[in-house]
Formats: sequence, C-alpha cells, structure tokens
Amino acid sequence: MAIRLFIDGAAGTTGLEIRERLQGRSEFDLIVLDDAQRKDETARRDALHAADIAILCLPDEAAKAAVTLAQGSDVRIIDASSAHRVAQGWTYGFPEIVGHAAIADAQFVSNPGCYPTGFLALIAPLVRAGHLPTDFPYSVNAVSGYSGGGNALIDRFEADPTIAFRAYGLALGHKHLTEMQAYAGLTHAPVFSPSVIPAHRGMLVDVPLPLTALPGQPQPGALHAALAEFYGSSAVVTVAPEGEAPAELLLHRSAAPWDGSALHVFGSADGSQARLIARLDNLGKGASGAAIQNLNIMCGLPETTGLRL
Ligand SMILES: NC(=O)C1=CN([C@@H]2O[C@H](COP(=O)(O)OP(=O)(O)OC[C@H]3O[C@@H](n4cnc5c(N)ncnc54)[C@H](OP(=O)(O)O)[C@@H]3O)[C@@H](O)[C@H]2O)C=CC1
Ligand SMILES: CC(=O)N[C@@H](CCC(=O)OP(=O)(O)O)C(=O)O
Repeated sequence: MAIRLFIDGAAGTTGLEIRERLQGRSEFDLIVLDDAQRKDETARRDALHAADIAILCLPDEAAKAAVTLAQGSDVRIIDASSAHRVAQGWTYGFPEIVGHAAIADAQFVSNPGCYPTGFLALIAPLVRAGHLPTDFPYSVNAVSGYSGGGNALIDRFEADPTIAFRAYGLALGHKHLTEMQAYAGLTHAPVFSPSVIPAHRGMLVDVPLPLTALPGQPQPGALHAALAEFYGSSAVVTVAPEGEAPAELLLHRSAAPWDGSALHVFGSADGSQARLIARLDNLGKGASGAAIQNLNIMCGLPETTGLRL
C-alpha cells in the first residue's frame, strides 16, 4: 500500500521543489490541499491526521502550529523549517552526520539549514576525528542564491535587478549559529558572514583555516584524507579528489537543481593555511533534496531515489 504523504506548505519554494521530485514516485500517495484550503487549520489538521508522513515547508511559527495540530496522530514529521533543529525529541536530519539508522527510526526529523549543511559537512567529521579542535574561533563565509530566502527574497531580487551582492547577518546573531555549534560539537559559535547573489539557487560555504594556529598544525592533505574516508560510501556528499583542485569555483545564475554536495580542500603551498569549501544547492541538499533523502530513509527506500544527482 502507498505511503500517505502530506506536504504542509506545498505551494512555497521548498514545497514545490519537493513535489517536483516526487513526480512518478508510486510509493507515495500525496494528500494535496487546494489553494482555498491550504491555510485552513481544520483541513491541515485532517490532512496531518490522515498522513503517514508529513513534510512541513512552512515558516517557523506555522511549523510549530502544525506539530500541535498533529497531536493525537501517529504521523511522522520532517520539518524543513528552523523551528526544531535543536529541540528535544527531534532527530537532526543530516544522515551522513547523525547516522542513517537514527533517521530511519525517528518520528520527528528536523532538516538542517542550508548553510549549516555546508559547514557541518566540512567541520563535523574533522572535529569528531580530532583533526580540528572544538574550541577554535572558526569563521564561515558563505554566498547563497536568493531562493534561500523563500518567496519574499525571490520577489525582492527579481523586482530589483540592480542588486549585485547582499551582505547580511550583520548583527552576528543568525539563526543557524545554534545548529552549527551544536552538531559540530564546538564550544563557541563560529563568526558567520552570509551573503546573497543574484542567482536563483546554489551556494558556497567557505571555512578558512589558519593551520599554524591550530594544535598540531594539521596539514591540508590529512584533512582531505579524513573527509574522503568519512564520505567514501556516500553518493550524496562527495569530496573532490586531491590534486585536482580547480582554480575557481563558480555559481551560475540559472543552475539546474542538484541534490548533492561537493567538498573541496584547498591548501597553501607551505601548508600554513587551508580553505574548506562546500558547494551545494540551497534548495537541494540544503532543503528539498535533503527532505526527500530523509523521507526515503524513513521509508526504508534507497536514500538516493528521486534525488537529482
Ligand atoms: N528556501 C530555502 O532554500 C530553504 C528554506 N528552508 C525553510 O523551509 C521553510 C519554507 O521555506 P520556503 O519554501 O523557502 O518559504 P516560502 O515563503 O517560499 O514558502 C512558505 C509557504 O508556506 C505557506 N504558509 C505560510 N504560513 C502558512 C500557514 N499558517 N499555513 C499553511 N501554509 C502557510 C506560504 O504561503 P503564502 O505565501 O501564501 O503565505 C508559502 O506557500 C522555511 O521554514 C524555510 O526557512 C530551509 C532550508 C532552505
Ligand atoms: C539567503 C537566505 O536568506 N537564507 C536563509 C536561510 C535559508 C535556510 O536554510 O532556511 P532555514 O530558515 O530553514 O534555516 C537565511 O539566511 O535566513
């Protein structure tokens, strides 16, 4: 029998991309609310109670309200919002970092934020293996396509083609800091400098490392080897081969959807500095692709089914 799936917020940026990826997936029977009903609490409650699995593609407050509406049902939930990323009773939906089994068994899965997906993919395995310290003041510089800000930022960038670059997060209190610190196991949050460019999708998350300032002065080759080993069996997160480092990494204005993430390790010739850079699609591994990957794992299906890799 097909798995009954409800996408709450199906008309938004993340929800639409999830629906596209589910086309032709006969394992799922989609519960769809029409435009008149999609914000109606009774209709949403009924859909949540009728579903086996619900994916929340909503603003944080609406996602919290959806969890309340679901009370009394057995529905399993994947939340794409940032409402439950470090909440008790929720499993952080980053299978490569928390383990596939934890997600397979979970009732409540919180998808990671797009920037933390890049940061944690690079840093968490290296901290865990002892190559990088837990108490270093890390920095993260990142650029994102404007779809990362949902419909509101899409409308803003598309209405104003004069914007060439937007630096933000200038109050240094971005909502992603908590999950970056928590799941990398750090004693302090990193200094985070996010920005937006006039491209629809895609992101680079760049962690500069002054290696001479780190205990034991880890070498770029050792960091690369540790990441390559950690992601050796993953079809979703890949590590660019050492020695094949491109001279530049580009994002394109009209990039195709992509659910993978490619990690790069760049080192200076004298081994004193490195830059760890993750490339991903904010709407792919950063949101909708990650939701599909988690959905597959929760349903006992191959994790890459329906992903755009
Ligand atoms: N875009 C991205 O790259 C990423 C997004 N996310 C997260 O995913 C979630 C969805 O984001 P995104 O798709 O970008 O946002 P959008 O603004 O594009 O979509 C949100 C959708 O939720 C609907 N909505 C709002 N309130 C309610 C409600 N009370 N009941 C039902 N539907 C409601 C909106 O309808 P309407 O427009 O009519 O108000 C809209 O269709 C957010 O929490 C976001 O932070 C996470 C990672 C990356
Ligand atoms: C470009 C842009 O605005 N990006 C969003 C993050 C997108 C994301 O990861 O969504 P969550 O809100 O679910 O964490 C921001 O910085 O708030």
